[in-house]
This record gives sequence, structure tokens and C-alpha cells, in this order.
Amino acid sequence: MVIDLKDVSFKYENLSIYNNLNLNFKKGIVTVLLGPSGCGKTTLLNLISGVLHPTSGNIKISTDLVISYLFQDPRLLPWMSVEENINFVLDNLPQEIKKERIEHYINELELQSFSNYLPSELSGGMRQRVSLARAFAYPSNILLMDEPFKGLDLALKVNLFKTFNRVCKEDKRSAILVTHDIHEAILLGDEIIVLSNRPVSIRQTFTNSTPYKQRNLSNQQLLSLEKELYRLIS
Ligand SMILES: Nc1ncnc2c1ncn2[C@@H]1O[C@H](COP(=O)(O)OP(=O)(O)OP(=O)(O)O)[C@@H](O)[C@H]1O
Repeated sequence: MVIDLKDVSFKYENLSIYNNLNLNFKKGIVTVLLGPSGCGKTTLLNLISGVLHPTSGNIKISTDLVISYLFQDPRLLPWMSVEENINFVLDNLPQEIKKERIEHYINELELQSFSNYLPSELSGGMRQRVSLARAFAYPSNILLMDEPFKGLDLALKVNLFKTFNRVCKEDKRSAILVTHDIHEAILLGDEIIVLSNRPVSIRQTFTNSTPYKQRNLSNQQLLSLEKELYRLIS
């Protein structure tokens, strides 16, 4: 277990988002949080990352945890090129390792031809890819990802899903990924936690036993998982 929420409550003034929530996240797997729009998924990532603090209860985090947080909007520095934006978060690493990581993740995200471009010279989808490259390049052991594939076209998404799976599995990184897209949940999640409307409770937790290399939308096991998820949330 890497993150353990115990009786966590959180309110924005009078709006209660969490009320005594108990939830834990396991090491080395991708946990997907699937929930309706506006239920409090971003708030949960902000609580885990320490951007927000619970109104009551506590969040225990393993001491060896190094977090990469990918926000919903790419948040690139507009005056820096693609390469410089990635370099910026690697400040403390030796030059040689920095160079290696930048090159590796620029290649992973297929941004080779754009490394000198400014964010304003890129499309929205490309900016999102840069933001993914930056989150992956940071030497973290857990990725917090807030709808990282939102608004991307299907072909690009499917490609990025493969990259995401490869990065998580090969680097043995844990991830918590927030989405309201069932396909994203079944293709990426090793564990899928379905959240209710506010105040948020856990409706059900699913274990995805299909190995990540066999996950595609014609896999029978995944299709039955998809059906179960649809049944639950519709
Ligand atoms: N800073 C804030 N002050 C007051 N209310 C807020 C604040 N941030 C979020 N909220 C409200 O809290 C609720 C949960 O917001 P949150 O962004 O966590 O939901 P979400 O599940 O991530 O939504 P989405 O799926 O649309 O991204 C929403 O009703 C939102 O309007």
C-alpha cells in the first residue's frame, strides 16, 4: 500500500465533497478512479498531492513516494521550448541523465520533430503530449494523472494508452488516473474504483485481470468488464 486515506472529509465552504472516506492505493499498479463529472476526482488528487488538506481525517503516504502530477490543463511554460519545458522539471539531475531522459520521453511521445517548438506553436493534442512527456520524464515512482487523454482523437489516444502502459509497467511505476471514460478505465486500469456522486463514496472496486498487452476493445474479458461498469453507472 502506498497511499492510505482514513476517514477523510473535505469541504469547499458549504459544499461537502468527501465525508469519512476510506480508500487505499496499492503499489506497482494503475488505479483508475472512475466517477461522474464534478464528483470530486480532481479534489482527491489535490488532497493526495498535498495541494489541499483534509477538513478531517488523515492521508498516510509511503515515505519513499516521489510524485509526478499531471494536471488537467497542460500548464507548459509559454516562453520555453518543448525540450526546455521537460528539462525544467529535471533540475536536480546530472546533465548526462537529464539529456538521456529528455530524449527518451520525447521519442516515446513522438515529439522528435517539435523539440524546439514553443507551446504556442503546437496543437492542443501536442501540448498534452508534451505535458505527458514531462510527467513521465520526472523520476517519480507514482503518477497522478487528471484526465490525461481528454479531448484527444481516438487514434492518438490508443497510441498514448500503449505508451502509458509501457511506461508504467517497464518502469514499475504506480499510477492513479482519473477519468469518466469507461474505455480508458478498462484499457489502462489494473484496479478500477467507481465513485458515486457527492458526498463521494466508493460504489464498487473492480480488478482487471486481463494482462495489459492483451487489452483491446475486442477482448471478451474486457468487454464483460465494460458491461458491468456500464450497468453500474447507468
Ligand atoms: N476551489 C473551489 N472552490 C469551491 N468549489 C470548488 C473548488 N474546486 C472545485 N469545486 C467544486 O467541487 C466539486 C468537485 O470538483 P472537482 O474538480 O474535484 O470534480 P471532478 O470530479 O474532478 O470534475 P470533472 O470530472 O468535471 O473534472 C465541483 O462541484 C466543483 O464545482
